[in-house]
Amino acid sequence: MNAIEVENLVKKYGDFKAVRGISFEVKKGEIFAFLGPNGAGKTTTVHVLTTLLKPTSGRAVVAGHDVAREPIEVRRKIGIVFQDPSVDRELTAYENMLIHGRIYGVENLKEKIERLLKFVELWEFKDRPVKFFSGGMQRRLEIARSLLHEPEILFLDEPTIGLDPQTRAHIWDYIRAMKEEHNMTIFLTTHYMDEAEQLADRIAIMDHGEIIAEGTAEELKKLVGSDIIYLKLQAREELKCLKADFIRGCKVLPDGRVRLDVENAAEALPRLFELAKESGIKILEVTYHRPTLNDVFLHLTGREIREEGGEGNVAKMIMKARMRR
Ligand SMILES: Nc1ncnc2c1ncn2[C@@H]1O[C@H](COP(=O)(O)OP(=O)(O)OP(=O)(O)O)[C@@H](O)[C@H]1O
Repeated sequence: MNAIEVENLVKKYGDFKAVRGISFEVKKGEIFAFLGPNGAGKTTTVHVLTTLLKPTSGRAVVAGHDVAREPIEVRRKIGIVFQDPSVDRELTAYENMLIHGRIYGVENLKEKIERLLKFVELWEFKDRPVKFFSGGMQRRLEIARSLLHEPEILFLDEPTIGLDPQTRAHIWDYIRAMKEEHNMTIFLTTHYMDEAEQLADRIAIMDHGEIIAEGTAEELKKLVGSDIIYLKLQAREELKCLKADFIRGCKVLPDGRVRLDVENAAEALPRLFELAKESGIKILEVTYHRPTLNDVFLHLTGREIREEGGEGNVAKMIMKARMRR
């Protein structure tokens, strides 16, 4: 059963097509990530799916309702954590939760607030004004708030942008727990490859308003081709290519190492050690490289996600935070 179905979705700003006819499906209970550099069209897509923007053409059905024709029904069934903080900084964490819960008409509100603030480990800070919270605490509060009305689908736009590695890992734990404990469908956008890889069951790579590849991290990496194993052998005379059915390619490098192309390095390594033993070859050092999602993006576009993401995005976040003060 699908939680989200998108067909030929187009979103234009004036004459500019930010989303150029994308189609995809997200299954119920799945974590689905949109991975792509700044400006790829990820936020625009999230805004259309969460009914904040109207599609120019195409169709999007979210939690069983058409976003253009039944926006109110869609809104009832989804939760959103925006890229830009949207909590009230002058109010306490508890007050922010209370107001949101009342707007949505949440039943057993106080009980739910306590459970959720405990879930994101903010219960002890519930009476502190949000302006004294760190970026990570604010993001955790936003997550707790987005869960108050028990949404079927949660949209997270760059959930860990600008946060330190420890806080990011913490937020990843909450996201995994939401999926595992509540079978929640989670749609997240990110320009961090590790985030997509660590969290998502399936990933759509987006660039210039189009989905250029889609699949599990493993499936996407297979688009690049082989894993690579580098061997340093003991004797110079052993510097020749090894032959076996699991070795797709072999090259002796100028620095004296042997480079092997294999389908799966983890499976090939034990067989390689056996082969070396049988042939009386002594291996001094082994390193291997598995394609990363960055290699996939590079393979598909000739560019790196990092070039336009990473630091730039953090800088953008800091600028926005300063402007709000
Ligand atoms: N309101 C707007 N008016 C005109 N152009 C816009 C508007 N919002 C976004 N764009 C443009 O649409 C394109 C897609 O932007 P979008 O924010 O969806 O990308 P993104 O992948 O989410 O990147 P980011 O992470 O930086 O938000 C960009 O070229 C952006 O400049």
